[in-house]
Amino acid sequence: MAASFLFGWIPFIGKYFSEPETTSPPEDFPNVKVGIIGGGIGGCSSAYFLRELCGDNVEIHVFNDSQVVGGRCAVIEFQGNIYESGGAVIHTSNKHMVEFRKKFGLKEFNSSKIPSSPLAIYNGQRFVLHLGFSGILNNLKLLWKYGLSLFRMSRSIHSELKGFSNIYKLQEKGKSFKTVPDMLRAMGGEKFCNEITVSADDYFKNTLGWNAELVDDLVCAGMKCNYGQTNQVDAFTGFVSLAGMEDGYLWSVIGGNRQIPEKALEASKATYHVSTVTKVTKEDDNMYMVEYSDSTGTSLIEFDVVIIAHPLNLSKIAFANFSQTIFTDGTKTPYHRTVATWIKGKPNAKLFGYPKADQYPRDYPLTILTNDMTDPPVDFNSCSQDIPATASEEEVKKNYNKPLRDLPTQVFKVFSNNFLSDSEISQLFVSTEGVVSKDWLAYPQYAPPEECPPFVLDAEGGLLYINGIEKAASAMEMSAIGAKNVALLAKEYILKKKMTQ
Ligand SMILES: CC(C)=CCC/C(C)=C/CC/C(C)=C/CSC[C@H](N)C(=O)O
Repeated sequence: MAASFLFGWIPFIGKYFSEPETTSPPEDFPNVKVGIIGGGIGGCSSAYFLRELCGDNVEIHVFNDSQVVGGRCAVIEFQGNIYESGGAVIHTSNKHMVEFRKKFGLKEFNSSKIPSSPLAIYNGQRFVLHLGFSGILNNLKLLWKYGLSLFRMSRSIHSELKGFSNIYKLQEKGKSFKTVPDMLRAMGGEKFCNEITVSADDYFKNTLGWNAELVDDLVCAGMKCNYGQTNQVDAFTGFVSLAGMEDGYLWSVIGGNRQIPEKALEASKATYHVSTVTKVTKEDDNMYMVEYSDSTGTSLIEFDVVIIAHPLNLSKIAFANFSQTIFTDGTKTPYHRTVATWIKGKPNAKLFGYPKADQYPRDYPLTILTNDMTDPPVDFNSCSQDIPATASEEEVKKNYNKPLRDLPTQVFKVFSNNFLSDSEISQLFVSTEGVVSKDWLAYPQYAPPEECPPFVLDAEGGLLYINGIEKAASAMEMSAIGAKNVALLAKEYILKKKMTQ
């Protein structure tokens, strides 16, 4: 009896742990319930991966405080069009996002098919870099200004992306990680781990020896546009922000990136609750009781595993009866406020040193980025022509990729760290036909050395957390990687738990 109890598990263990991971789930997977708190890209993709890894015996519930799925993958309606209002771009190296798009039959907007259009970096007084329509001239200008450091930067980003791609092989083999540093170490060794402990400014200039001007202008401008912050973010986030410059191109989903979380949720066949989770209680039998409230009142559901897919320091979930304090993040890692403002109007060229406010030379920048400005007349991170999320490459080439002076009044997206006042808007634009804003707590406020909350929050292992990964770097793909990791952890935990029952 004892022998069969002890050794009877061997085929079972072998079946689940020694074979390489496949996408087809085991038919005899235990009947369990998993609750996912959060309906953004992390929550929806974890529901998708759970279904893929564990099969139909798992009952999945997703709790989201909005009817609208997608969280920070969102669009805004403005002047009869929709525009990406949250996570706007994805890199071709982002395997999960690329596979989602393909599996769900969504169309890609390939930004590399669009010829370059004028771009400038403004330092609060003048343009420190101004590129035009000609790709060849732009490259010569960049080379003249920043020298061979451009190649050094390109090599570093390439090697970083190569290391990063290791995560996909590991996840395919079923490898999971309990902490973010363990995951980073498996991707790129101690080097990746160290990158979350130092600022991008220090790392790029002093460790990698990049030209200081390149880091202060180009790298900083990209960072302000992508993360609303300067080069004081951690070096790993610095690399993620620069990924678009190497090995492929940036893309988005025609019709809006939010279709990815929507379709992932649909494919997961999860039950969707428009509700707010207020409490997670640990029960004596290692189950988790989730208390949530919606328009009908307060309800309870008991789960085998709970996945938190929402930044803990932005939620008010109470954790009761756990044997240890749950990492709730408190105010230690605040999220960075980013305000996106769409303005249909005519930019004020005078603000940028041109003689006439509404007369634009042929190479007037359709994208104005800023670096670490001192005493700027208007405090903004970027101001760029925005294109409806529904547009195809052909439409963009035909209707948008032209000198500003030859275009009808355009829609611009301005990123800033606070709401723009009327006076700031009228400094940036000589005339406006409409304004709308979206206020986000968009990504962590980075202040390395970063301490990333763990993927496993409790001692038993059934309370899992995705968003800790954002402290290393925040991007849609980072959430999808975190989501696959917690789905793998959940699968292991469920199988281990059922084995010991
Ligand atoms: C380590 C490196 C070089 C890259 C990792 C791959 C990766 C996660 C690339 C993402 C690149 C990207 C689309 C950056 C845009 S910034 C993120 C943005 N703020 C967002 O909201 O998604």
